[in-house]
Amino acid sequence: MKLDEFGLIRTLTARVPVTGPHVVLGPGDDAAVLEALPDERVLATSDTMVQGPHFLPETMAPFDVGYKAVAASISDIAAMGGEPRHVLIALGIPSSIEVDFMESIYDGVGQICREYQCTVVGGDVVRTDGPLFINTTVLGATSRPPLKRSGAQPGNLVFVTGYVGSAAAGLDVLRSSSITAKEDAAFLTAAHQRPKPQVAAGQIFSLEGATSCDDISDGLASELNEIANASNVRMRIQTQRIPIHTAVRNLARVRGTDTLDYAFYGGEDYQLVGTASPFQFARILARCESIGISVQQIGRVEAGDGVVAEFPDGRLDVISAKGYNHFAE
Ligand SMILES: Nc1ncnc2c1ncn2[C@@H]1O[C@H](COP(=O)(O)OP(=O)(O)O)[C@@H](O)[C@H]1O
Ligand SMILES: Cc1ncc(C[n+]2csc(CCOP(=O)(O)OP(=O)(O)O)c2C)c(N)n1
Ligand SMILES: [Mg+2]
Repeated sequence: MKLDEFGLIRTLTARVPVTGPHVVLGPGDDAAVLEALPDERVLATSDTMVQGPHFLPETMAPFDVGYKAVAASISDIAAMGGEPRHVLIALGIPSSIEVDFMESIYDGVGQICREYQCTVVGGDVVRTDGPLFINTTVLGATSRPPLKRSGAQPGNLVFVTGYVGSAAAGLDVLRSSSITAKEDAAFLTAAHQRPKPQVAAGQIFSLEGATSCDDISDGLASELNEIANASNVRMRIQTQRIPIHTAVRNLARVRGTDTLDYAFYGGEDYQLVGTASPFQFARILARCESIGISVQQIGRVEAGDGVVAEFPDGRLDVISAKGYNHFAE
């Protein structure tokens, strides 16, 4: 690394939006100064991506690392039904890394910030003797009641946005030499490298009174169990309703793996899973469809606990919270 800490900060912040709505003072002082609006509540979330567990040179270009790190935190704001606004980024950089590598990471940060109208208002840079890491804090706001994991009620419907399982299938494609059609590989690797947080969907869910919501970072099984536990209910999922892209089905066939494993246990889809009464769900569906967001009912909420999958042949199976877990054996 040829630049010193301050030179690097100048170079990086020049590549991303640093001024925008609600920013009184951006990077450069001891703290950013942000406007707080009287009828709003602030949402705050933080995530870290480390080279090794989260990305490898063969799975993610530096641009993707920056893009996905911010996407993961924007997704948490989406899951609360809020509007993401401000981003703080802490970097741990090994001394072997070159400046242009960090610039590419920041080009990815800049791209997603522009796509979601977010501003980078601060951060931190340290040298590390361990692997590269990037920590992202995203601040958002909402004037509506936030969507929690704890409001699901028996009689509610369970639904997800988009497709699930694509990002994990993309990781398989990137890490192995499976034979995949070019279009399938392109779709799956994009799902892994450039997830699109469902901010508009989350806002519609909260506007239309969804009773719970979570974003899918650790896999559908893990997130459904989180909602079931927090709400003291059982989720009954009809497996044939789960939206799984043909590219995932094709890959599972070639690899002899189970398509449903990608959806339940894969993670990193950054789609939303939520619950609502049938009446509210009809309104959510209509609003989402009118702006081109796909939402699919995958099951219903019952009295009880845990998550149960119902297969097309009528077989039932308990779906445990097994998903991506950093400290699992
Ligand atoms: N080191 C920590 N200190 C305080 N709270 C934490 C810490 N790590 C995680 N949490 C909180 O625990 C909850 C669950 O974390 P996590 O599983 O990472 O959520 P998510 O999948 O939404 O990122 C979150 O509310 C998060 O803010
Ligand atoms: C090289 C590599 N191995 C494994 C994975 C899979 N993976 C890493 S983290 C993760 C889950 C999400 O990350 P986490 O830090 O648990 O995010 P959070 O739930 O806190 O949002 C998954 C599925 C990956 N993306 N890259
Ligand atoms: Mg987290």
